[in-house]
Amino acid sequence: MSVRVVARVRPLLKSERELDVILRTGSSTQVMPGKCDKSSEEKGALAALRDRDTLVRIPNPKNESEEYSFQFNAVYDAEASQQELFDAEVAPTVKHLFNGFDVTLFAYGVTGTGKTHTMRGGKSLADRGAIPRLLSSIYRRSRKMEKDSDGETSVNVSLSYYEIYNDKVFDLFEPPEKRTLAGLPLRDNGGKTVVVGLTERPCHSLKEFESLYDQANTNRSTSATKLNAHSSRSHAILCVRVAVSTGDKTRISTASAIDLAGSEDNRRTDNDKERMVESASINKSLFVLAQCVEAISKKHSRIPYRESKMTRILSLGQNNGLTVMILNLAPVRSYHLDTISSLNFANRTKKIEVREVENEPMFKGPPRPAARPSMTTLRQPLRPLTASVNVNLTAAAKDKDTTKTLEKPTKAFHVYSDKSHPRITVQFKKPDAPKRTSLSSDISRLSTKPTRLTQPAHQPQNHYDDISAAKIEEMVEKKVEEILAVRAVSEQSRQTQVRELNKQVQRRLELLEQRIEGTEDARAEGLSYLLMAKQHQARGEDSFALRMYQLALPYFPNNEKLSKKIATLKERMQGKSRQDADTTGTITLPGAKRDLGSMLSIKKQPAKTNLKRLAEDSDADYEEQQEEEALEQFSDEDLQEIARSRRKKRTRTKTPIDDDVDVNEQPPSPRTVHLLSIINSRDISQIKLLKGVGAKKAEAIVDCLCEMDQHTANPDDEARVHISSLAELSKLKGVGLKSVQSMRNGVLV
Ligand SMILES: Nc1ncnc2c1ncn2[C@@H]1O[C@H](COP(=O)(O)OP(=O)(O)OP(=O)(O)O)[C@@H](O)[C@H]1O
Repeated sequence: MSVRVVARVRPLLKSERELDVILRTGSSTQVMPGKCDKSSEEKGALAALRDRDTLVRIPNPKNESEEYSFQFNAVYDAEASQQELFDAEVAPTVKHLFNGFDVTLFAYGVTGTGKTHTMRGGKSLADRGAIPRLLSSIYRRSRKMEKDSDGETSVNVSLSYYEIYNDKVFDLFEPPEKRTLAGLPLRDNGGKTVVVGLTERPCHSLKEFESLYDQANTNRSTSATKLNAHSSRSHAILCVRVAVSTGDKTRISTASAIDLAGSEDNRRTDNDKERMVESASINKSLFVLAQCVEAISKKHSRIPYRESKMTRILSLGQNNGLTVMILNLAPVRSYHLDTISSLNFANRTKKIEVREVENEPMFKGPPRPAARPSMTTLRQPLRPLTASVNVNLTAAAKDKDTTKTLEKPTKAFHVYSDKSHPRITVQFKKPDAPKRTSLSSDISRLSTKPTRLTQPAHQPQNHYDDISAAKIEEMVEKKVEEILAVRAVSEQSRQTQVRELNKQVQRRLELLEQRIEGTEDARAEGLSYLLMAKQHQARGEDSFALRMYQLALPYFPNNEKLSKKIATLKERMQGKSRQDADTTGTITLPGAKRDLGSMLSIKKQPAKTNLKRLAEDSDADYEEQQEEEALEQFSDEDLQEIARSRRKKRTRTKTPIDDDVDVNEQPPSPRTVHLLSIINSRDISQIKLLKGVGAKKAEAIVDCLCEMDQHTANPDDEARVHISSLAELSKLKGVGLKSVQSMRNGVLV
C-alpha cells in the first residue's frame, strides 16, 4: 500500500489578501480557498465537490499563463473542518490500529501553513486537531472492546512524546531543565530505531491525555518568526502504544503522530542567528527526508535514512502499517515557490510503498512457535510504486496480495502542466552535454531541456525523459535550500571574522590617528614657539626670543639652523652685555642665566618621546627636512597661520580643565609662557590688552614690578625681577588667582 497523501489548503490569515490567492483546488470548478459567505445551498454543492476534489493547481512561477496540477488522494480546501478531515483520513486507521497495524500520521509543509493547527488544533471542541481526536477515538474504541468482550479483553494505552530539535532528541514529558546537551541517544533494536531513555506514561483517559499533552507541549521549542508568531522549531513525535490483551495474548501496535517543523526560506524569515541555526537544522532534516523519499521512488539501493535523526526514527516506508501524510499548503503568492517545492515532495512520497503487515501478537508464558513464515515478520524492503494508484485503505487491508496491486496499470500520481511546452529537440538530442561544472551551469543546462510532455511518442527513452519543468524547479529548489543551509552556517562564522577584523582595523586606525595627531601636535607646538621667538626678536626682546627658540628646540632636535640661531643669539646677547659692562663698568649678574635656566627647565619633555620615535622612523630624514623647511620657508604670516589653526583647534577642544588653571603647572604651557613674557615685558600697552586687565590694572602691575626691580642690586634689563610662574604672578599686588586664570584664558597662542 502506498502512503496516503492528502493536501489541506489553509484559509487566508488576517494579514493576507484574497487578491494574492494563487492556489486552486478541484478538477473542474475553481474553488478559491479564501473565506467567504456562502448560502447553505452553495455550501452543500461545495461539500459535494470536495468529495471529488483531488487536484491542486498552481501557476508556473516562470510563466503565469501555465498551470501545474498535482493530484492527491484527497484535497481539503479552506472550508474543510477539523472534524471533516479527521473523519475522512484518520478515523479509518483506528480500526487497523486495534487490529495490530502501526499507524503513522504526519503533517508536512512550509512554516505557517497549518501543520500544528491540523495535528494539535485549538482549544475549542470544534478546533481540536487530529491528535486529540485520535486519542478520543482510541479510548472510545477501547471501552467498546472491553464492554463487548465482557471484560475478557483489556486495552492499555501508554504515551511517549519527544521532539527532535537541532537534530537532537528530547523527551517532552520531562521538563527542559532535565535535558542533556546531547539529547537522548538512538539505538537499533530488532530492526527498529528506538530512543533510549524515553519516558513512557500510561494514560487511561482522554482527560488524562489532555493534561499530559498540554503540559508536554509547553516544553516544546517554539518561537516567533516573521512567518509565524508561534513557529514550531522542532519535529514533535507523539507515540501512542495500544496494547490489546485477551487471555494470554497481547497485541501491541503504535500510532505515531508527527508535527514536523516547517521548512523555511531564510530570505523571507529575517531569522536571527539562533533561528538560523534551528532553521538550517530543520531544513537539513527535511532535505534528508526528501532525499530518502526520492531515493525510494527511484529505486536507489542506498536510502540515506541515517543522515538525520528525524528520518532515522521516522523510517518512512520501513514501518509496517499505514501512513497518512497531510500536506499543508498556504494559498497565497508569497508562498509560491515553497508551495511548489512541497507539492513536489508530496508527490514523491506517494511513490513509497508501505507494506501493510500486522504486528505479531505476543504471548504470555513460554515462547511459542512463530504463527507465520518468518519472512513476513522481517521488515519489508521499500519499493516504489511503478504502476499503482493510491489505494483505499480498507480495501487494501483486506487484500494482502501485493502482486495484484503491482499489476494496476495507472501511475500513482500525476504532475502535469495543462499547456504543452515548446519543443526544443535540438538541445534535447545533443549527445555530448557539457560536463556539470557548477550549479548555475547545471540549472541553465536543465532549463533548456523540454519536459517529458513535449517529447514525440516515438522517440526512444533516455535519461532526460523524467525531467519536467516541475522537476527542474524542484531540483533548483533543492540545491538552493542546500546551499542556503550551508551558507547560513558559514555566513555566521564569516560575520564573526569580519567583525573581529573590523575591530582590529579600527584599533590600528585609532593608533595611527593618535600617532599622527601626536606628531602634528608636537610640530605645531614647536612652530608656536618659533612664532613667538620671531615676534620677540622683532621687538628687540632678544632674551625672550632666545627662550622661545630654546623651547622650540626639543621639537626640532636635529635642526641645525635652529641650533645656529640660538648660538648666534646667545653670542649677540653676550656681546651686548659685555659691551654694556664695558660702558657701565659693571659685570653682568647671573640673573639672566638663572632666568634662562629656569625657563629651559620647563622644556616639554614628553614631546621628546614623540621626536625620538620620529627619529627612529625610517622616514626620519624626511621629517628633518620638513623642519628645516619650516624654519627657512615659513614667513611670519605662515607661522601665524599655523598658530591660528592651532588656536582654532584649541578652542574646539577646549575643556573645563583649560579654565581651571594649574598655577604650578610643570612644565608651563606655551600659553603660560606667552602670558608671563607679556607681563615681564612691562609694556602697559600690551598688558592692558590681556583678558580682565584694563589700563589701570596694567599700570598697577607694571608699578608693582618696577617697585620690585628697585629692590634688586642692578635693575638693568637682564637683571630685573622676572615672573616665572603663574603662582608668582598671582601674588602681585592687585592680581589674584581669578585674574590670572582670566588672563591666561585670554592669551591666544
Ligand atoms: N485550517 C485552518 N483553519 C484556521 N486557521 C488555520 C488553519 N490552518 C492554519 N491556521 C492558522 O494559521 C496560522 C499558522 O498555523 P500553524 O502554526 O499551525 O502553522 P505551522 O505550519 O505549524 O507553522 P510552523 O511550522 O512554523 O510551526 C495559525 O494562526 C493557525 O491558527
